[in-house]
Amino acid sequence: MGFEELELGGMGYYVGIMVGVIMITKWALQNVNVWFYERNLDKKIKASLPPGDMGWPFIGNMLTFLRAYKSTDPDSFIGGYVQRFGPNGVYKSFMFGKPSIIVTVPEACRKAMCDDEAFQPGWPISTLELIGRKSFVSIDYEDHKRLRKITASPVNGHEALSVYMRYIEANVVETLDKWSKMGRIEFLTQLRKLTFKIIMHIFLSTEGENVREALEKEYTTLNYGVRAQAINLPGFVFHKALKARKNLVAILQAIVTKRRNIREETQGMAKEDMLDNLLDTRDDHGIKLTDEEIIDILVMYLNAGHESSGHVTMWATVLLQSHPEYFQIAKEEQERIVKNMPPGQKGLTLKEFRQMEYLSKVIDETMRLVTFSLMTFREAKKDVEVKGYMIPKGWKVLVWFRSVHHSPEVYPRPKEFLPSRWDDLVPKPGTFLPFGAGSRLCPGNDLAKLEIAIFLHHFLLNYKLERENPACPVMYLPHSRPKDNCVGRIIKVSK
Ligand code: HEM
Repeated sequence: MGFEELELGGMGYYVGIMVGVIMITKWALQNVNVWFYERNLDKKIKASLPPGDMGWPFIGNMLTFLRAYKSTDPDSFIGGYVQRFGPNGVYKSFMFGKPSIIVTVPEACRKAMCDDEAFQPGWPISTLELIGRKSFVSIDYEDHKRLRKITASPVNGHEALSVYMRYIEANVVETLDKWSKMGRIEFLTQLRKLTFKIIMHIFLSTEGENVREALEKEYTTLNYGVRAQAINLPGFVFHKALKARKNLVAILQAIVTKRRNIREETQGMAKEDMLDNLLDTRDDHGIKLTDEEIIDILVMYLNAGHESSGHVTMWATVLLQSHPEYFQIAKEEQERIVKNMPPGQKGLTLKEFRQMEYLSKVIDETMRLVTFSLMTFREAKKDVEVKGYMIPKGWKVLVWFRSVHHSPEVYPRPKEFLPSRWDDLVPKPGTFLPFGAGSRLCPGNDLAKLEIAIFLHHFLLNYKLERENPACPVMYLPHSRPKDNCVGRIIKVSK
């Protein structure tokens, strides 16, 4: 054996040791979360935890999640769990700084959304700080029930919708005409302005354009932070979002103070909008809501009420425009509806809205395919069994709507836009959750569908969208949107 061989043999020995050390360190690090969060669990619960992995200390599985959702294949994140741990749809993980169970199948999602005895909202601290600790994301069960009762029917009730319809339609008609004269626009940005105007009308009807624009600008920044890592350091998205919240609260506080004073000076004045409702509300003991409570409810409703509708309207328009055969069917339906309207009737009513059967399928299919809220957060209030596995008390549950909506077992050819799949489809419980389910079901679901339908009605009859970059890549966080916010032109078509 020569000198070099001896040296090489020695090096190989050290490399072997180093590889061994790295492997053991990696294994140990990957088990830190498991050891830390499972060590105090009851033996039986520990043995019945679902399969999965809890990633690295502190960050858990966040890097894998972010890598997938910032790539062109977001579904590779859940795909990874399915590949490694099977298709059971219940997986152990560590997300947003907490031990979490991801549920991806209808039965488990439904249980987490509908069983209020076992589950409560479990949003990350970043969301609580941005949307507000007195908003629906963190108040207790009884307060939530009371405030929902006060706010839901003025938003979604039949009577309210028939009143809002006129405002929505007038604004849609005016706005589409304006856009067609503007040339190149960011379609999504403009739609968000339109849906924000509508939700402002319902909540803060008396505020002018300047206030609206100031609020809308802050919301754009706030939203980027809602599903970001809660790192409050200059330059980070969450830090900017916190600043936006501070500005929003300051603007809303000024509005609430002014309105409270006006209502106190003019007792008995009729209620104009939701803010008046909130100011007059008293609980069972006659106590009014505090400014902080009112402001957090406003922050939440104004946000939830425009982002989602704006995005879904954009996707429905884009998907129709890129499927001329469905565009034509939808357009013909709207032409028939207009033709059958009683002579002299100006504008749509709920009767015409209910006749939009094909359009309703287009909207449902858009919401399924796009899944605006890719998932939501719950927390186990007690040790609870789901699909044969145990979820320990205090652990988060991530209800992965996107996986349910993209499951080939539930929706054959799930990645395709097929409005006709809804022809004979009555979704089984837990299989169609665009608006969630249970006591937290979206209180703006009917309003949202109405807004989207009115927009599409006028768009289909009179306009087309020409995108500048039809193949523009899609961003999936915080919500699916084309990277360029759908730059293009709205073009009036001659009849
Ligand atoms: C297409 C449009 C919309 C979509 C896809 C959507 C989706 C959702 C989903 C999935 C939830 C349930 C979240 C959970 O359970 O954790 C929710 C809740 C909520 N949505 Fe919507 N939404 C839309 C429009 C609206 C509108 C127009 C409003 C306001 C008028 C609104 C206000 C709310 C509020 C306040 C909640 C919280 C409800 C609670 O915790 O009780 N949403 N939405």
